[in-house]
Amino acid sequence: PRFGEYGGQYVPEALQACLRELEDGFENAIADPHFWEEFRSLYDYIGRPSSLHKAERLSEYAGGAQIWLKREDLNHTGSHKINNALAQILIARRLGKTNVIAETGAGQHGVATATACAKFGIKCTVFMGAEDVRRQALNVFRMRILGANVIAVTNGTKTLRDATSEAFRYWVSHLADTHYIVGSAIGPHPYPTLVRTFQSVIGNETKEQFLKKTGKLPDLVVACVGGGSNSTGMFSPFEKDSSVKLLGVEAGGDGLDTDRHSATLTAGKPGVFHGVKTYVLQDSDGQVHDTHSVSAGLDYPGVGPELSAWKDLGRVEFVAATDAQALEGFRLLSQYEGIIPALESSHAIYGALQKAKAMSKDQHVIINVSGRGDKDVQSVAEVLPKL
Ligand SMILES: Cc1ncc(COP(=O)(O)O)c(/C=N/[C@H](C(=O)O)[C@@H](O)C(C)C)c1O
Repeated sequence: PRFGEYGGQYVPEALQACLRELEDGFENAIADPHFWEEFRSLYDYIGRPSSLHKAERLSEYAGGAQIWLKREDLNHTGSHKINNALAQILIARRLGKTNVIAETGAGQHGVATATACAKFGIKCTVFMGAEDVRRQALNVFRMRILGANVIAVTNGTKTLRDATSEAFRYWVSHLADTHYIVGSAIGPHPYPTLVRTFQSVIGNETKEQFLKKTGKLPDLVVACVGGGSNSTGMFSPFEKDSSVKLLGVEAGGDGLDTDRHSATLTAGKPGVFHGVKTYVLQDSDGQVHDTHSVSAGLDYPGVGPELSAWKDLGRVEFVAATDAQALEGFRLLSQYEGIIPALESSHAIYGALQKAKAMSKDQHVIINVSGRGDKDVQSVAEVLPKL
């Protein structure tokens, strides 16, 4: 359960038995061909495999490497979150759980969980910071229409970290009948491994599709980093391919020279947060920072332990894109490729473009478009004149 010095289970005794039950359930499931058959039987529902295609005009604009897009935004519910939510619902059913809870920030994970629960007829409660309820209202409507009970969390900064703390608090007193579908590669073991395993469908498909289209491996693969699920899912299948460079793009918010950002790997340091040892944005006496990002999905002071290990190993490069740079990425993909990306994914677009410009025309960059931007058009419209 350790990624180098990172990972582990820093949780109260009460939670350890439940995590052990989940670990057994997870290990049994991934060793069971019937589990994978059942997961694959959902591909038509999700819309897998998601497409991988060239971004012709964006590549011309960059004037360097060929840019390719992995379209996780085309999945049912509009992001990669559905992959993990459906896989965890199958695990919850194998464990006999009748109640599911989840945390959400951008609301994509909440919608994915509510969708999975509606599909399988399981009671669903989603914890969401009151500030995020306000700024991702479209997704709150969707969760409620899908039959989920959305609880607005009003303590702290009223964002994802408070929703996650509230979800853990609820879970500890409902362990017998409840499964907590954690939305990212964060939290105590086995969650980082479990979520990365199920999101690896992204990287496995990408590798197969790219090899089929070009007969070779890409030079660079790029993903945005919030908790780390779309990035570990895209990167993990390439981890051993040393010729493939990996770039994680975090939320630089108002700039790394301010305290209003969420660039945990770029500006944080090792600590313990939400039950796991990983990089954390914290001050000198370990107080976890409040964070900011234009994208709710990246607005989180922690990050997955596997990414922390890859950072220390130097296997993945991490950079930060500011709010303004992410909005530029949002505009460029919309106006050069006719694809409106989620603000989270827009960070990866910007980061990839900076690299592509400096690469040669016979090189290839793949960007994971983790989600679509419908949920963000309202907040972007406010700043559109400046775009
Ligand atoms: C479209 C989209 N792209 C990327 C992310 C970042 O999450 P990771 O892929 O887990 O780093 C997100 C994160 N969304 C979560 C949510 O919708 O609740 C997030 O806010 C939390 C689960 C961490 C997202 O919605």
